[in-house]
Amino acid sequence: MTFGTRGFLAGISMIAMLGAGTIGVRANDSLLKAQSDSNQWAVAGHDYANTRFSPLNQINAENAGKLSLAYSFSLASLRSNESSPIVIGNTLYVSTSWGPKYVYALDAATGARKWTYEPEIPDDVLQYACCDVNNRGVSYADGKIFVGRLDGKLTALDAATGKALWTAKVVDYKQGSVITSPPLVVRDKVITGFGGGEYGVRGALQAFDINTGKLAWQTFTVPTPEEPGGDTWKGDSAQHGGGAAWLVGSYDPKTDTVYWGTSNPGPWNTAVRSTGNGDFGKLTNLYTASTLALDPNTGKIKWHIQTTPADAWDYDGVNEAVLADLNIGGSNVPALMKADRNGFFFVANRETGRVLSAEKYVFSNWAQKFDLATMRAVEDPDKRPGPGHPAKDICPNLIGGKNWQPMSFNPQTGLVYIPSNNVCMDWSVSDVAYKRGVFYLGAEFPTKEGPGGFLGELVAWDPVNQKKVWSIKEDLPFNGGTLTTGGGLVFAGNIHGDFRAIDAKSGKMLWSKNLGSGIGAGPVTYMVDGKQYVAIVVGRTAALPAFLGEVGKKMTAAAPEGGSLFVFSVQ
Ligand SMILES: O=C(O)c1cc(C(=O)O)c2c(n1)C(=O)C(=O)c1cc(C(=O)O)[nH]c1-2
Repeated sequence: MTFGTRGFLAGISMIAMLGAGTIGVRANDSLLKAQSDSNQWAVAGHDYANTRFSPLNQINAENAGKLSLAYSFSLASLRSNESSPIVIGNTLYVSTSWGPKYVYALDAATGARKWTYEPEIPDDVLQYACCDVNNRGVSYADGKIFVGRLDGKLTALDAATGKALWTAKVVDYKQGSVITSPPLVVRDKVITGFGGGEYGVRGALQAFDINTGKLAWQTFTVPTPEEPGGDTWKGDSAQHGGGAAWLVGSYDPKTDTVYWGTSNPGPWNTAVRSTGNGDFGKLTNLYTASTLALDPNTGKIKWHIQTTPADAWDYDGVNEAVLADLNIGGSNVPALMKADRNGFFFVANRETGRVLSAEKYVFSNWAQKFDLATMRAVEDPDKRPGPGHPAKDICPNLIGGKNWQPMSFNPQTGLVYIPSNNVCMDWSVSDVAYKRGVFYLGAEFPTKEGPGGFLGELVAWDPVNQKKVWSIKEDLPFNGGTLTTGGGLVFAGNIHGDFRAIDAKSGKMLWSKNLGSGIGAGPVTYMVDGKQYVAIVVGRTAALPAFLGEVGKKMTAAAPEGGSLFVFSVQ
């Protein structure tokens, strides 16, 4: 059995290391150093590239059946617990869904508490969080921990003591903008987005000085009428146009580029912001439902890919961009991979913004295919709802082929592990007027079960050949994010609370344990004093089932709410 990972030099680690000086652009030295130590889990997505791949291999396909509990820790916070812990040295930092205890620092080997961060978060944040109160984790750099808060603030804490060092106001949460995802630290800047795609906010990304919390730049994801892209909106609809950057960003130190996705346009009724009849011409509502590449120094947008133009289905483009160098047709391609909510798996050249391939990774019928020449989906006009023409049996439904639950990429198997959904819907639009801080939708969207007798599927996807290699079907949607390791494993939970170790090559289930509440979060792994641990936060989605009718009722019946961290090892 091998314990070390020193020889590991797969493409992903190299992405983190490339920034260490050789190419000329420094990222954040402390964070790069933390990422290059494979015993740690330094970023919510493991690394700047969001791979969720750890080369650790002490726990592997031979001994996974012997996994047992090392410790558990109550987060003392119910509702949707979605946090990916990070581990720096021997300290594990984990956030909760909404407090009152918001962030804990624990001894990563024993679970003993080091400090707790308890800010005053007003109770009314619940009414401004479209999809429940939650937090997907914290970020680290320069001896500080950064947390984006439900009340629209960003706080820096002393990583050693938990003492608050500065707090910056990012956004007024009362417009319907909570912060639910960790920020991205690049050099001296802490970059964050905020939510509100369902409340008609105008989305933005903002960078704050790492030492003072002072605003360094702000980039709106939806232009004014005078700016480039401003003519892609009907009238002055862009001012409530959504495009919220509510999920996580990625970063490539080699080209010094940040990648971030944007949410659906507001409102859901396309007639307000486009032509509403399918022949939307130029009215595509830039830069919503898109992937943006930005300069971290200035926030300037370098390029964009709009995967769902004039979105009519709530197909946010926020899902995480996973960066890896792929061998495509004999060439080493700097790729960006995204399992889009709209059901297409996109592989793009992350330096040029050109889509190289896009195939359906779930059953999807709103578009026949994605045309690489026009960089646009070829839609089925019957599936585009608008005034006077409701649409039926559209797949995927609004939670998407994949939602926020993170996928992972294993450079050893070459596969991506996607927690996918198989749910469809009907859709009809209705009149809607903007009112600050309330839902700005204008649509009905009854849920239907997807074909095939299953509603969720863990899909192992070959991104080069764009095809499914193996899968595990689930009776319900909205299952947990994935972790993959150098031990040849995939770890993932489901909404029943079953936490599994799976053979990364074959899909064979090697170990399963029910943890008492549904799992949405992505697991993480780390090593302390020569022992590898796997950590998972449990606590099923609390409010999302309300969007999903009978399917939602089954989801709430599957497991009670919860809020705990479980940590496993092989004894
Ligand atoms: O447009 C937005 O601002 C926004 C924010 C969030 C969020 O911050 O959690 C979600 C969504 N949209 C969304 O569309 C969605 O399906 C969703 C699911 C969840 C969750 O925590 O389970 N959040 C969100």
